[in-house]
Amino acid sequence: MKPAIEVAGLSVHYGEVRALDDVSLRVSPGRVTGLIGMNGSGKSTLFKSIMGVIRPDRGSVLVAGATPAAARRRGLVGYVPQSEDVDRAFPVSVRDVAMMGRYGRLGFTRRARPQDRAAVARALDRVGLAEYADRQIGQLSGGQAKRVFLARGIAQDARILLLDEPFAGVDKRSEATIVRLLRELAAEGRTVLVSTHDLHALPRLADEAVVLLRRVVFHGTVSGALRPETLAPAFGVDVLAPERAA
Ligand SMILES: Nc1ncnc2c1ncn2[C@@H]1O[C@H](COP(=O)(O)OP(=O)(O)OP(=O)(O)O)[C@@H](O)[C@H]1O
Repeated sequence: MKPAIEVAGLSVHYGEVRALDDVSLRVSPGRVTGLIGMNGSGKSTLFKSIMGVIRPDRGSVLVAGATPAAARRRGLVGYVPQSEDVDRAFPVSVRDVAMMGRYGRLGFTRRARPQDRAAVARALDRVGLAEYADRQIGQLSGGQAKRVFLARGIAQDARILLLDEPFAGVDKRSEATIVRLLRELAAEGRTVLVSTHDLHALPRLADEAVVLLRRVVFHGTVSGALRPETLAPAFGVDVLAPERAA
């Protein structure tokens, strides 16, 4: 099957810090792929490269066969950020945030049509937040806020969903809701790439796993990713110091 995301020889530096070094990766549709790696291993940088918001030093990224910027313009990729990346003081309702997923389909007036309202209502229902639609997002818990951003991706009807740490600060019930939903979205044929520190959730969540440490150190089965000989070098203390670019 043609990969939904194709990364080839990707290297990204921030000044002196080498965040990604010669990363090559093919992510398949219809599956949940878990992306694991310690803090600073380059997971967010990989997402930003797939979203086309940072420019690589070397290498290429294709998203549904298009450049990341073109795929984003066409609404093919939905991004669910870490909630720390989101200004929750911004005065918008839960419904407004989910409606942002429809912006690519609205004209410049951004006037929602009945089908947009219906898509937003369905998305909020799927994440279990229908009754919170009129709440300001600042009044939600961290776990609920995550689910609102997931609803935005679902309302967008994106073929490819990238989720950055969806379980951080989330209780077991929200985690179970998110896992079930991601599995449903993959079963619908979507591509779901999820970064997580939660290694315990991985077997329930993912069909396959990628272990990142500036480069791909493993890509295969979840059980293979969780083997001590895979995890030790990727999470070991001796690799905590940020590597300096050559
Ligand atoms: N804007 C930036 N400027 C300078 N260095 C950066 C910037 N963003 C990330 N880095 C560095 O690049 C490396 C990779 O960071 P990245 O955020 O991609 O890692 P991560 O795997 O997502 O980490 P975490 O698990 O903590 O979210 C780290 O060493 C980080 O300090």
